[in-house]
Amino acid sequence: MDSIKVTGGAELHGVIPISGAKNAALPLMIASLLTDETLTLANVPRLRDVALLTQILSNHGVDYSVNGKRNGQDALDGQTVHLTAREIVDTTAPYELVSKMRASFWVIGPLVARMREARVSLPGGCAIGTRPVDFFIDGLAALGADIEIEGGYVVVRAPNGLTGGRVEFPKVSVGATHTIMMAATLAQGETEIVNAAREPEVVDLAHCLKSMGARIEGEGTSTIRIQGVPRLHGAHHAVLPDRIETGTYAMAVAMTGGDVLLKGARADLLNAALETLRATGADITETPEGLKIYRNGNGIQPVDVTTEPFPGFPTDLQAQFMALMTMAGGASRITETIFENRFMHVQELARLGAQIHVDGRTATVDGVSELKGAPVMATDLRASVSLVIAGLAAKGETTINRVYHLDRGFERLEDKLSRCGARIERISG
Ligand SMILES: CC(=O)N[C@H]1[C@@H](OP(=O)(O)OP(=O)(O)OC[C@H]2O[C@@H](n3ccc(=O)[nH]c3=O)[C@H](O)[C@@H]2O)O[C@H](CO)[C@@H](O)[C@@H]1O
Ligand SMILES: C=C(OP(=O)(O)O)C(=O)O
Repeated sequence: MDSIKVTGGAELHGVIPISGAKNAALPLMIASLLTDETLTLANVPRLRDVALLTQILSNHGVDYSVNGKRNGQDALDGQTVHLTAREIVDTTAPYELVSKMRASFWVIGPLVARMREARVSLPGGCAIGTRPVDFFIDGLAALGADIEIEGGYVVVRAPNGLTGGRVEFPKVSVGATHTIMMAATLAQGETEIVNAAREPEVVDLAHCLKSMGARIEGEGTSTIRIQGVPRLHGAHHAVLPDRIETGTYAMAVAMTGGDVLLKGARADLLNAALETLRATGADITETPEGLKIYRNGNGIQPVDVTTEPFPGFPTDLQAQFMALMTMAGGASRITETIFENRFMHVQELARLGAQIHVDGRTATVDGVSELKGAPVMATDLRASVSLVIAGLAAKGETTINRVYHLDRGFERLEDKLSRCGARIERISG
């Protein structure tokens, strides 16, 4: 199992290219199941989750090919992939594959919409809470599907096709919004999704579906309306930049000090996080090439944060922000409202000398003047990278074990950081 060794203390200076968003690429790839024509996606990141989803889609009969590397392309440039689901050969998504990644459950929407049946294993994914699938089940039932749970599988049938309906989510869910929106594109009649997720990745998916011929209105607001169409066609779509990767590297620079251009990053995708970072003392400027992050020698100011659905502060940046706050000049309170078990990084940050006290869904972080390197364990994707951020500022050596979590969602992290002066290396084994 690979680990990552970080020797702390170096400032970050240079350019970090921002990859396509994992959380947009995954539903976009799944959308290929909705048509028998080719969906071409540009700016797809090279990630373990993308590779795993490719395997799952192949199992359903999707042909997958990647453009070769062209002259002048950098190893960090996104890849262009072509997905063709000419014929769906299998409507089962098996436990062995779906249990490794939550987003793979979302195939249930397109499969039932196009094939009128699907059998999908209950999902896995990052262990950050119970993560039930009741909104998906209720949503598909509102579109006329019959649903049963059999042997750990959700079995959904709509022998006469799905019909449009009203779906109101009790709580904002990104995955359920993606799934019902995709399913509704091929349903008969109109679907209204109320309390829909407003995340940029939902908007990106809606844009792609529209270029495939879907009729969707209201994406980016809490009410999305979809008029079903009999069929969708192929399209070309570029995945939007990863706002979580952007925020992560911005926090790394705020932690170490330095001056970095996050190339291709878009401020409008993470305004709340950028405002919070500014309040900690980081300078952030928008340029035509991306976002510039700068922190001078002044200390890190403590700032309180509460995670919220978009446009609020994202839960996927909570762990990274906590790492930054461990070295703030005072106490900050971080409240997690999306997932009930997303503080597993706390005990690992404590190994580096962080002072954090958790009470229910709020962590109080008392900033310290120095962290000290230690061996630590990555417990989930964003927790892993919070340990890298802390390690970059800690005195001495930090070894992060179980980095396969990190490889799910960060493309060539050690290359991107070492190009900017970080002393970081992967140890294979
Ligand atoms: C691949 C991907 O895009 N993952 C993101 C997606 O996950 P994901 O789509 O799984 O997260 P959701 O937005 O669905 O989860 C939000 C909340 O709703 C609850 N819930 C969800 C569905 C359901 O049927 N019942 C239910 O109770 C969840 O347990 C959680 O408490 O959005 C999360 C919230 O921004 C992010 O942290 C994840 O990185
Ligand atoms: C929690 C995440 O991913 P997933 O929903 O796939 O577990 C994440 O991207 O931070």
